[in-house]
Amino acid sequence: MVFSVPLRPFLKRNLPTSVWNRLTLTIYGWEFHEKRRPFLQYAAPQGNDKSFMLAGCGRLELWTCDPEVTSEVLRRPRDFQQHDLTELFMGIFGHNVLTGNGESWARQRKIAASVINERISKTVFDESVRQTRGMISEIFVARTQDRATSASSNKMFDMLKKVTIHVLSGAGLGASVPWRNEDGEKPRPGFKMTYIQSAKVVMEAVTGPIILPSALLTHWPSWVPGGPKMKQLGVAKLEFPQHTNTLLDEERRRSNEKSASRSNIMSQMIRASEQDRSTGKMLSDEEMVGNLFIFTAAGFETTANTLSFALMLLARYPMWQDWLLEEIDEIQPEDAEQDFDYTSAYPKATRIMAFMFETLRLYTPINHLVKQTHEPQTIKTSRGTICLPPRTVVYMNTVCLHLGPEVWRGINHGSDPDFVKAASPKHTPDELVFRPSRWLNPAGSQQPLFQPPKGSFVPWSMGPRVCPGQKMAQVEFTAVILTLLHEHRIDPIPVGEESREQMDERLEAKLNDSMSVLTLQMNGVYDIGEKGGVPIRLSRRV
Ligand code: HEM
Repeated sequence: MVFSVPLRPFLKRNLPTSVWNRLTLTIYGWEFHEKRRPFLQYAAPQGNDKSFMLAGCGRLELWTCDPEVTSEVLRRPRDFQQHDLTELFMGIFGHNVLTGNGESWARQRKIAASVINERISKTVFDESVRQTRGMISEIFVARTQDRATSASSNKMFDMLKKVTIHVLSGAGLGASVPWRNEDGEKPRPGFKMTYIQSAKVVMEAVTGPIILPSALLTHWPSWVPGGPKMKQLGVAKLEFPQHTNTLLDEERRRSNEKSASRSNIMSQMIRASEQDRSTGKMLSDEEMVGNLFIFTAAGFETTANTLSFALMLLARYPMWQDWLLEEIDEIQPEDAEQDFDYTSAYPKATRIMAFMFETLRLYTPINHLVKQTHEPQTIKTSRGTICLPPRTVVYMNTVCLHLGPEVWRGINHGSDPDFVKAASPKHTPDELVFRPSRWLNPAGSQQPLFQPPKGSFVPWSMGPRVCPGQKMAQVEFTAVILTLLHEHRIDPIPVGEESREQMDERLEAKLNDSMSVLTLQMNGVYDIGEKGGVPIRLSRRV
């Protein structure tokens, strides 16, 4: 599973197409590359272009992009449980709501779901504005030559990751970090890394070497390629839970002292868990650390990569940026010197929400939702009944669910801005086109935003196990985009004599050159050196 992913380009180049077309289905993350091709090629001739079974050397797999099957499976978490691998990778620091099933999950979910409330949303919004302002000032300070009007950086994608981890730290653990201070901040006595440093290293390794024992990682030979990184991971794996425990002790002390009530995920979790003490359903210490880890792990790459795709899309589609700017100029805070305010700005940001949904539709971070059966199960749909034996793995392909022409083609054209007709590629089916206005219902509708049929838009999953961080991600996305575009435009920088058309082709290729690791991410935009990557210009709007 791990080694086949980097081998993908080599295998694709060297295998006969007919062999590759089938083999690719066994390589992790095929969904984004193949889109609907396997369903049309293998499933449609058998009378159902939405589901097929894959029988290999391992367990039987049902692959589906049928909204009816998806909503039925996700409605029944007791029949379709978390995959064993979820526990292996995500339970590394303790049992938690993502890895749990049955009663254990229900008990943890009750607490986890209650912690992301309106008070947290306000904290998330304010923290996101603060961190994005820090990011903008770093870009402008770094480039002095034309600092009054514009500045550019090829590190904006890394900076968005930094925004996300800082927001998770501030709003999640109450450990607010100033934007610039991180590099100068010293680890606490007895630690080699700060909380943020250890969190970042752990989160970036969460799908791979994190499962190796810390002792092995810290003694990894330095001369082996990647050795220093493995050693660093070993330290981070040891220190991350220790940091979390220290922060937890501090938060508990503060809540015992009954000082000013704080609104972060950790404080709310302690409070919610304490309320369940009398019923014996409170979280154990191990579960508390496990859940704090999972809130960071589940919220980090998903949100950061969504913001990165959004940034690239803003650079690629200047006219959609203008469309967003029209709304942002209307949301302006009353006093131009003031920051945006959550209560008044967030509900008005309908176009930003449409932009986020369209980004998630085409570049959904989690390319499949996976569940497994323990008992025989049947799924009844209007297409017929699917019978599954025990130990079948069900993969719900979110990439294809988000491209179903019967749901997505041609909706809400009435809300399109004028440029859409002129700019739309003639031969591309509408469901493949980036068109945020498809989400805007006609003026006067009961719901301003399009409500897709059940099971057809599931970036956050759905049903009882729907992502509890959905609102938090929406609030953060809105705050970051509002702050970025309030006073600035975003533009790509041409390479050499590149025309706008050539530049668009380059950006389009970058968007398509994405790979599903834990979540979908663009290759070659993070951790690049001083040159390379995709430099982006921020220009002050006049
Ligand atoms: C754009 C951002 C996000 C996306 C696309 C996303 C997506 C998802 C998806 C698809 C699941 C279901 C996984 C499964 O069933 O295996 C999930 C679960 C979860 N997410 Fe998110 N997520 C996002 C942000 C967040 C944030 C910000 C947090 C918290 C700070 C968070 C916390 C969780 C937790 C705790 C679960 C487990 C819920 C359970 O199993 O009951 N997520 N997320």
